[in-house]
Amino acid sequence: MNHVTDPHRESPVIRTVAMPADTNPAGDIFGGWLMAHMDLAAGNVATRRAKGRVATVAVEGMSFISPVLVGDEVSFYGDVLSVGRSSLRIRVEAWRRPREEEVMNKVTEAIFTFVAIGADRRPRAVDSSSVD
Ligand SMILES: CC(=O)SCCNC(=O)CCNC(=O)[C@H](O)C(C)(C)COP(=O)(O)OP(=O)(O)OC[C@H]1O[C@@H](n2cnc3c(N)ncnc32)[C@H](O)[C@@H]1OP(=O)(O)O
Repeated sequence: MNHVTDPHRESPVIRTVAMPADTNPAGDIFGGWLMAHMDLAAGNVATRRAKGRVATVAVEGMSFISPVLVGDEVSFYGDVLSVGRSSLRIRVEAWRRPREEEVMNKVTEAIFTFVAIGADRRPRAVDSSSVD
């Protein structure tokens, strides 16, 4: 379902407004802007779960479903899908809401994999007993 008034009951990890500086030459919001925000949102969820530093190691299934327009409110939601020894898979969805409307549309989704790393930048184990 890509058109709803309230896609998630939980709060978004990031909510922002798409600005003219974020556009591509055609005037729509640049895909890289969305990807950067998705990485930020997923990284925030992963860092919280891993209780420390994480590095993005892979992105799966990035799809752009519909365009984001200047002035849209864009909300980024993130959930922990799975936790390995040192890796975490985070599902991220971005939803847009035209600033004068109530209906939201899903615009992108992807799964980000992070690795928990220590001060030496090498993988460290994530505490598997923590509740997500
Ligand atoms: C280049 C950039 O700036 S990209 C943006 C920022 N990201 C980075 O800088 C990360 C760059 N990458 C790295 O530094 C290294 O790949 C590290 C430290 C993250 C991982 O080092 P590796 O030697 O690959 O670690 P290792 O082989 O032990 O794997 C660690 C975990 O990552 C997982 N992993 C590694 N590569 C991938 C991958 N491409 N996709 C999914 N999972 C992966 C492994 O399955 C393992 O999971 P587990 O511990 O839960 O079983």
